[in-house]
Formats: sequence, C-alpha cells, structure tokens
Amino acid sequence: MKEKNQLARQYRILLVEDEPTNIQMIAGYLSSDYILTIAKTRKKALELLASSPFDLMLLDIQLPDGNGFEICQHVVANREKYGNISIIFMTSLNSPNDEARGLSLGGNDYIHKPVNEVVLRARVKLQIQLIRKNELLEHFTCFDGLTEIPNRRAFDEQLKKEWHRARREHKLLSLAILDIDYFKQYNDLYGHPAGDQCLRIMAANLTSSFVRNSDFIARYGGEEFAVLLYGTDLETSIQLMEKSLAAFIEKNIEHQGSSIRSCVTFSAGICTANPKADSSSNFLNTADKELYLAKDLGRAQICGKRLAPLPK
Ligand SMILES: Nc1nc2c(ncn2[C@@H]2O[C@H](COP(=O)(O)OP(=O)(O)OP(=O)(O)O)[C@@H](O)[C@H]2O)c(=O)[nH]1
Repeated sequence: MKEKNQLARQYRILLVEDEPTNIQMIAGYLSSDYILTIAKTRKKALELLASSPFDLMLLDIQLPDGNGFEICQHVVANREKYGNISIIFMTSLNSPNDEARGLSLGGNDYIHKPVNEVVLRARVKLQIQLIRKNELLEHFTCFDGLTEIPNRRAFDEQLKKEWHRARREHKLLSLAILDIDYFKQYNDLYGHPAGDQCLRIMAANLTSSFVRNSDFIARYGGEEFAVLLYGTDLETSIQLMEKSLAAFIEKNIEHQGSSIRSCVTFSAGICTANPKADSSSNFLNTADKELYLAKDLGRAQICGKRLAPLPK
C-alpha cells in the first residue's frame, strides 16, 4: 500500500542496453523526466532489479550474456522478488513473430530500433500513466477519504499480514480498538462538519502518538479506530495509548454533551496475543470486549488483556 506522499513521485526506469551510442541517445531522451539507471548485461540487470524498486524496464533483447526474452520470462515468473515492473522491449528484432513472442511472454510493449524519440517518449509516458493510475486506485481503495489514514479494508489486510509475520518471527502482536466517547451527542450538538473535524484530529493525534515504522493506524468504522503494534507487549501498548489519550485530551475539543468531561475523549480496548498460540478472531473479539469494558467503567480510559504469552 502506498503512502499519500508517494502519490506525487518520480518514476524509475531501468535501461537494459549494451550499445554505448544507444545508451547515450536514450538517456538524452528520458533522463530529464525519469530517474534512469543503466544495466549493460543480464547479470547486472537482475542484480539491480532484485535490490532496488523500478517502475519500468526498457529491455534490449540481444545482450552479451543473455537474452531479453529470457529476462522478461524470469522477471514475470518471480514477481515476488522483482516487483510489478512494466517491461518494454526495445530491439532490432523487428519481425511480427518476435514482437508477438515478447508480448506473449509478459512484455507490456515492443519498440523497434532504431528508436524514434517521439515514439519512445510516448510509449514510456503511456506505461507510466498506467502505473500512476493503478497507484491512485490502490490509494483510494485503501485510504479513508475523511481522515487520510488507512481504512478498514487496509486494516484487514495488514492484520492478516502481521499475524502471519508474528507467527513466523515468534513475536507478540497488540491491537487497540478505540472509540470516541459520546460522539453521537457531539454530532448532535456541534453538527456533522464539526464531527468530521473531530475525527480528523483523532486520526492526526494517533499518527503522532504511534511513530514506529511497524505501527499501523486505521479508521476501523464510523468513529472507531484501530492501532496494530507489532512486537509490542501489553504494558507498553497501554502506556503508549495512555499517552495518546492524554495528548488528545490536551487538545481540549469542547464537548458540552459529554457526561464525564467538558472535552472530547476516547476509550480503548487492547489485546496482546502470541499469534503462534491463538486465533486472530479471538484477538479481535478480545480487543472489542476490552473496549466495552472501558466504556462500562466510565469511558476516557484504556482496558487491556493478554492472551497466551510467548514461550520462555
Ligand atoms: N461526523 C461524523 N460522524 C460519524 C461518522 N461516522 C460515524 N459517525 C457518528 O458516530 C456516532 C456514534 O454513535 P454511538 O455509536 O451511539 O456512540 P457514542 O455516542 O460515541 O457513545 P459511546 O461510544 O457509548 O460513548 C453516530 O452518531 C454516527 O453518526 C462520520 O464519518 N462523521
């Protein structure tokens, strides 16, 4: 899933070409618009592809140590290693059969040499536009439009991923489910736009409270949020959430409809599990139950429960 600030980014092209004059010419056509990296051999191309992310590969077919068709086939068969890179063949093998072969192996396009600047720029631009549209689509399906944090769908995916990762790596996983207190009254009293603004502040507060790369914050439902904390025990999770609640209360968002304070607060339920010894549905249900307990105990507080511990 892409972060918001990755939506406006520079695109990276790997040029696989051994002929110096072609390299110079193509670099002249493309390097002002894209980040261009050059590989003169099959070996170098595969090394670069495995070690850094590229969006597009411009692939010559006749290379000193290999063949572009075979590189394309290998990359397409090993997407988990090489990523979802687009491939444009760029070759002097100009027969329809060669072109058909390149496209049927998974190439996205096929450009004939000698390369024409206008044709090359247009074909590259088309592939990059497709990549960009896919990124935007992914962004809009995974991010909540109001708060600009990941949505429920993204959370479900992340939970699945982190649950399996924690099983593999023998780590704890903590989940907090949060709910704004008396939010119906807040909407009724201050209006829906003010309610929306309150949700945005809540999301921003969580984003500044949980700053580790592995921390994952999502809008879980209407006025509910979820935080996944990888490799974090219950005590630490509760401490972090208490700090986050204190920071939120400090924002002092007036709430005359709250029976417990004159500002907006939230309640949270936390569950910590050892995914090797538990089920993710029990994990979710327990966090939910803890949230209801926090509500029952008076709101503006955090309750938590540990499921199976890590083995000693
Ligand atoms: N402004 C706004 N309100 C929302 C949104 N999504 C859900 N809500 C409101 O959130 C409120 C949730 O109300 P309840 O589930 O009764 O919970 P509550 O009033 O917070 O009560 P407690 O959780 O028991 O403290 C409802 O009034 C929903 O309309 C949203 O996107 N924007």
